[in-house]
Amino acid sequence: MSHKILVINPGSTSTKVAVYDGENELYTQTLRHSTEELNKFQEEDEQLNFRKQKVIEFLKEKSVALSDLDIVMARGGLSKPIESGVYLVDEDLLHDLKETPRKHASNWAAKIAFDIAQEGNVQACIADPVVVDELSDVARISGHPKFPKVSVFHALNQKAVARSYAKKINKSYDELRLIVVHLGGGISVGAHLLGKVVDVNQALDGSGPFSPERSGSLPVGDVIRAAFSGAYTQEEMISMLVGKGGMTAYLGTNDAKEIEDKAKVGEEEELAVMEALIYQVAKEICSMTVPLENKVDAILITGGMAYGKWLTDKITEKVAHIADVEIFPGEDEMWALALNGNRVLNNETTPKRYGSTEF
Ligand SMILES: Nc1ncnc2c1ncn2[C@@H]1O[C@H](COP(=O)(O)OP(=O)(O)OP(=O)(O)O)[C@@H](O)[C@H]1O
Ligand SMILES: CCCC(=O)O
Repeated sequence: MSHKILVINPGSTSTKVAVYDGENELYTQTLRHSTEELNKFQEEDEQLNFRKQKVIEFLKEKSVALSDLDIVMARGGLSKPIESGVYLVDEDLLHDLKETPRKHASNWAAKIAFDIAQEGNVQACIADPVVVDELSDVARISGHPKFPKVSVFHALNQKAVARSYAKKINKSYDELRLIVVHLGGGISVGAHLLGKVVDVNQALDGSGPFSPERSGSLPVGDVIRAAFSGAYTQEEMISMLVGKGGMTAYLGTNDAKEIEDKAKVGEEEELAVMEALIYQVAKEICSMTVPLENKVDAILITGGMAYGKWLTDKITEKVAHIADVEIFPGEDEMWALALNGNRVLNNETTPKRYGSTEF
């Protein structure tokens, strides 16, 4: 039976939107928003409405009526920690996404989906948001009870890639021990133990390798001293962690492809930063053998930077002694969301209620 699924995935500079018929993509587009366009908005709601309008225009262009839709699927944002799965977008979820102190474009996705779904008189859901939390108890203990480790990572893409790999080797995701590495604007390295991500770096503003635009783990004492020095506002300090950290801080660009191209031909600054990134990613991968008790079936590398063969070869050289390394370039978040929407429509899963999730 045919199911029309609208998928919405807002990022910092774009809104990805697609219409699927079941698992088959009918239309897809990355609606790019220039910095000037986005800087016009003073209030969060203004930007949200602007992006919603863009999605509605996309549907009109493709002659998809809201009444044609069977479900709207959105990328989840930085709500409270929840277990993996599909969640109905409801007032509780929308409330938390509006109030969250951690800013991220994915926080708008559920509201855009909810408004469009209401007009089409269908359900809106999110799946495997960035706050999926399956950490083991031991991984939560950070070193200070005031600052426990939290799970913020590319859960949707990591799980989709892990499941694709499992399918490819005719196994179930729940029987594998995998290290999944997402190399995107942010970098996350997760230990997937029998279907659960029991440890992962906090990929937004917490820990792990630096990335094209994030600083990853920093010497925290020095960061505190800088924060209280009077030289920086809170916003400036946060932007050093997310947005203007990592490669952007060292080289003034978040374009890892451009940096890799220069590193490959031996340009010194780019090579030094790339080598440090490779070193940090490889160290993080090695550290994830501990939660997997040294039994690793495979290491899977994904995300936009995984298109860079020079980079993935260098990482592979450093970790190939642990397990086979497989590369899944790019991300399949749109397809993963459509797949989850299709499972709901086929009654293979029932969306959970966010408010009833205990943590
Ligand atoms: N062919 C390529 N070779 C090397 N790097 C690439 C290539 N294509 C894209 N990248 C790099 O991948 C990075 C972006 O990755 P991706 O698209 O996964 O990030 P994002 O979706 O913006 O953020 P995130 O993945 O954290 O949600 C950029 O730094 C970009 O330069
Ligand atoms: C923090 C994980 C999500 C992202 O980088 O976009």
